Amino acid sequence: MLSLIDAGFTEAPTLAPLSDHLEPGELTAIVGPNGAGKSTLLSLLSGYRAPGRGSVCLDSKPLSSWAAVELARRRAVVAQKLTLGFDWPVRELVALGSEASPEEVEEVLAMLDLEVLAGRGAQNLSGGEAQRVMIARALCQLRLGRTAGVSANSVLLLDEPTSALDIGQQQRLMRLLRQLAERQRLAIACVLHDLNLAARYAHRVWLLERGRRIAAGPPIEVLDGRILARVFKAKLVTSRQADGSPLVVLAP
Ligand SMILES: Nc1ncnc2c1ncn2[C@@H]1O[C@H](COP(=O)(O)OP(=O)(O)OP(=O)(O)O)[C@@H](O)[C@H]1O
Repeated sequence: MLSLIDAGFTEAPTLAPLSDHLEPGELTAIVGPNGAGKSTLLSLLSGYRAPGRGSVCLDSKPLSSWAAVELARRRAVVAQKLTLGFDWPVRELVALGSEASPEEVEEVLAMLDLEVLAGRGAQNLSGGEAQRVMIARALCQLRLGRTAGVSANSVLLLDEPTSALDIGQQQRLMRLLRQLAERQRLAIACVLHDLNLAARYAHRVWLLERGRRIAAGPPIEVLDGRILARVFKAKLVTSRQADGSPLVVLAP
């Protein structure tokens, strides 16, 4: 389990101290306006920045105490952009540095609709294709191919993974993430700008405002129209979908 214990940053970009954890089996959406601190919080959860106060622990052990190889087996991070120094073929790039078998790599490629791109160089992919390649890399890193089954209680952290995806790919990805969380006991945290994706697919939502988490809970509690209108300074209309999840649209 990944836990924040009174953890935050005292130097810019600051983050007010927070105690909570990412629950195995759950997808947590991190939402909030531009500059609210979502990526900053992800850098805290991932261990990319050491907390200025408190601690971040995976299975009760501070992230900084984990050996790099062990941590890589348990925690993967998907950044916003794919940066490449070399034009790797997609299949090789996805498998790079992972312990996944060739069969698991093929499964992961299929999970992200990447089979037809597997032999292509990754440097000239479209934005949405490159985004799916980055996610596939993280799934291989954690060995989340359907036949692997070695990923229990791993942690997957994603920064705006749907930002370049078309609506169909968004749906497939969010369904996949929720399924992975539930079936493989994965703890997933995912920065999202689309509140309706958070409403439909997340088990929990963390709402950030000006470097502070101001609400956390099930989507139906956190995605309250009046709170969202104030935090995002937007005119919104909120209603309920057939399954009871909130629906947030812009008012005319
Ligand atoms: N290295 C830094 N030094 C100082 N301030 C920073 C630094 N990096 C980010 N910030 C500031 O910290 C705040 C939070 O940034 P962060 O990237 O976490 O926001 P965000 O919620 O992810 O925003 P967005 O939705 O625009 O991606 C912003 O005001 C940003 O300008």
